[in-house]
Amino acid sequence: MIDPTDRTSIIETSGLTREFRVRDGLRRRTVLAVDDLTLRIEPGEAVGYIGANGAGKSTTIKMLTGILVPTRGSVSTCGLRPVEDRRRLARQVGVVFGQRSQLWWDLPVRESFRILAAIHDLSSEAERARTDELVERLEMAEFLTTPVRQLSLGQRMRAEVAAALLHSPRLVILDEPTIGLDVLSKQRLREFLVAERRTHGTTLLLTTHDMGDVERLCDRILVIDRGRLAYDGDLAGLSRTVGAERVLVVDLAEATDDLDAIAGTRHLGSEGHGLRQRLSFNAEATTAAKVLAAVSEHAEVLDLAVEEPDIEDVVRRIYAARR
Ligand SMILES: Nc1ncnc2c1ncn2[C@@H]1O[C@H](COP(=O)(O)OP(=O)(O)OP(=O)(O)O)[C@@H](O)[C@H]1O
Repeated sequence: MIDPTDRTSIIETSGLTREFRVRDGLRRRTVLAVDDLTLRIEPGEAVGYIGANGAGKSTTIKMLTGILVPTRGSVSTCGLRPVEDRRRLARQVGVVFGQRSQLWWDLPVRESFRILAAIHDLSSEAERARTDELVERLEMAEFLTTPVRQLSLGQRMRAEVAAALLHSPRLVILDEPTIGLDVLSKQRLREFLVAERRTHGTTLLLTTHDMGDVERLCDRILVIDRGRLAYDGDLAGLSRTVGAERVLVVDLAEATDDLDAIAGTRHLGSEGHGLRQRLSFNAEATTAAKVLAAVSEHAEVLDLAVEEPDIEDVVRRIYAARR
């Protein structure tokens, strides 16, 4: 349970480093998965932990939760040493890994909750009150008696989140919580997390590739690049860092070479032999209409869409600025 008077940092790392020895052909080499990471996360913060594939996010989370031993440096989670105090820490942390389940597949959802409540030593009153709260907030009543294996992805994710939060942890770590969910399920889950934080002062740390998660859930963003912290600040600062970039997506009438020389734009990528191309542009310097006009000089445009920057692009730009 959360003690509002406890002001210890929820997460504190200093010089946290994790190396892996990997085989590279006949030779062995060292991969620096997390490199000298120093940060603090305070109670009640909602932090997005973002970076490209292989940047070091999972390795960090594993060290924060005591699954992996650091090579060097120190880490404290909820005031505890994650490896040595792993059992005590489990009472204070809830973890949701989108790809892994902590539910029993053949049992009805409700039974999984009962088992988890027993594991966490919840009194029957606490169990009932908390289960009721989660069932209502996550709209789970209709599938409480359904075996987990029969749930849709959106239902299962809600059940996973409820399972991880049943013991009212101070810190909730979510790894890609909305991946693969439809728009409505994403929205529900985000609303729930916002409410959970507001009501219980829960600290959230989430990895995501979804800009919507960051915008709606996080008031602080950490960007990790090759194991090192590349950005620590709010979303507005992040947008300033990368500029007010938007993306024009055009569907062209015929296969076209990469449109990489359109003034004021950057070519982000092509699909289907250039039938669909993505160009980013600075909204303060030009307009979508001008970019479209320039594209039309090269090819007939059948359809178009304008996107706000996505995280991959934001991360790419931050990385580019550091190299
Ligand atoms: N058990 C391991 N053995 C060897 N190398 C590893 C191991 N775990 C991670 N790595 C390497 O460490 C680096 C960081 O990996 P990590 O999984 O932490 O990245 P990530 O940011 O979580 O990526 P993703 O978004 O793909 O999950 C990568 O180069 C990865 O190959």
